[in-house]
Amino acid sequence: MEHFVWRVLPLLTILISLVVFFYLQDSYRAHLHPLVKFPRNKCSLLPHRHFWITSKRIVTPQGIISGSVEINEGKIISVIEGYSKQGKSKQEKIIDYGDAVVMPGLIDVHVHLDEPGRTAWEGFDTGTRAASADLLQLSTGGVTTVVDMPLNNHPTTVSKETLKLKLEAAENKIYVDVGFWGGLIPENAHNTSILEGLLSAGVLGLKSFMCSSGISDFPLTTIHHIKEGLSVLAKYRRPLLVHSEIQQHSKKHLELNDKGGPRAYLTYLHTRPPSWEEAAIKELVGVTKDTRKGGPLEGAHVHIVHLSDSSASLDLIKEAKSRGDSISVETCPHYLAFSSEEIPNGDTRFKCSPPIRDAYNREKLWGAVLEGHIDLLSSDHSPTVPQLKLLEEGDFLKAWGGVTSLQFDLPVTWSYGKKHGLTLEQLSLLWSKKPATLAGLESKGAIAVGNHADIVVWKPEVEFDLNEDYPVFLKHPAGFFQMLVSLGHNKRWEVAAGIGH
Ligand SMILES: NC(=O)N[C@H]1NC(=O)NC1=O
Ligand SMILES: [Zn+2]
Ligand SMILES: [Zn+2]
Repeated sequence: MEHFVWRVLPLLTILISLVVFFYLQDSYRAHLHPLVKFPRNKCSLLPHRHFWITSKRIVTPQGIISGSVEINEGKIISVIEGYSKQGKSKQEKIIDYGDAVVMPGLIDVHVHLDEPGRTAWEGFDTGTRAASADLLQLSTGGVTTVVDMPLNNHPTTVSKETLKLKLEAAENKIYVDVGFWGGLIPENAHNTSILEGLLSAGVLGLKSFMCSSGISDFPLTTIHHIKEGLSVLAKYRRPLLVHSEIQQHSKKHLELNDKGGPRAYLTYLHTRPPSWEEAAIKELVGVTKDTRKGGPLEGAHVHIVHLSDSSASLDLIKEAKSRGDSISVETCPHYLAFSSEEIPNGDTRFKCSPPIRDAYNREKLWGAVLEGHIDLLSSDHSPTVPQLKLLEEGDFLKAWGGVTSLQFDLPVTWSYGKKHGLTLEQLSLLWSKKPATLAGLESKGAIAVGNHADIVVWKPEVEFDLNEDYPVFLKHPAGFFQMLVSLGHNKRWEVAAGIGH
């Protein structure tokens, strides 16, 4: 196999999720948010208690500055302009990163860690190591907080009792901070006390599906269940994240388009047309009008997860926003990196829902990201065991839908984003500030005084070899980067970037 050089994925992996465990866990407990902290004493990266970071490119809410950040016990205690200029006391350690970018750590609000119950698919240990990827000093990672989805673990996280199982499963196994979403399902939607129990126990918000989730103890919710859920969420001022697809009568589509058989990517694509997303979002925006100021659902918020359709579905969201509804939307690196035209038949690694659509759709999605119509990015990291991906059989209709991507959030977004004109400030809004706001993590997502010192340091201009041998922390090998390598994206990009080799 030809040796490709990955020209566009740079990350000087100096991950500094420096939060001191004992200091913050208690304060979180006090707020009843079960955000589980990574115990820093396990990490040898930056063992100092009180120190300074200095760099010529620090991404702050006020823009990129040349300056210094003072950190004490895992908190940012001052940010000053002026490279290599520190405060009065010179006792503390100063770490000079030169012109490397110092940015808030990424917050991935859409990760399926699958534990307890499906640890063979993913787990707290492997999943959070992939997020940080710092232990091997890899040029990937950069995620300092993940928020775990209420499925595909078993049992699903739909009550305070099942949340407790999650917290127990996470104990001593995590390498980044972890928060939890709870599940909204018909059973608890009709039982306010279960839902209130779950929210009081500290989930950061709820998640529901408007189509089959593929997980038997996570049934779909109709718009009626969603309204019930939102009325409880309004009280807690937390969001509902919705997998926004409603099954349309797709049999006809299948008959018309299944000529390629189940191994053809187009067959799968046609089973889940954009009309599924549009139908769900149409129902949701019918309800979000009540989330406006003074409305009966004020305080509740609807967040559309993993948008793929950048046409009618996105337009509905834009209209709702312009009316003042409390609504937001995310998309994922796989929708921004790939297009249906290039997915090989039988390569079920690319199967996810909603599906990856054509290149025209992808470019429109990028436009929406750059213009700020897409609020944030997330991975929807959802692995399974290779057997269920049916890699041999290549049956797109039967294979598990889900992409394994968490480790590549930053390098993939930056590599493709750079080509589209994405700035570092935008990158940091999409991956840190906006996700923190969605999850209600007020002390995260920005390099600002008082915030947690969750920081990633990297060099956007440095390139590294991405080839079959690149080490990954993924539990399963069928991951995002092998997908990139197999499509030869990196090679094409060398040309696009004007770099020969
Ligand atoms: N259950 C689950 O993780 N489903 C995810 N996989 C995917 O491709 N889309 C999803 O919603
Ligand atoms: Zn989903
Ligand atoms: Zn998901």
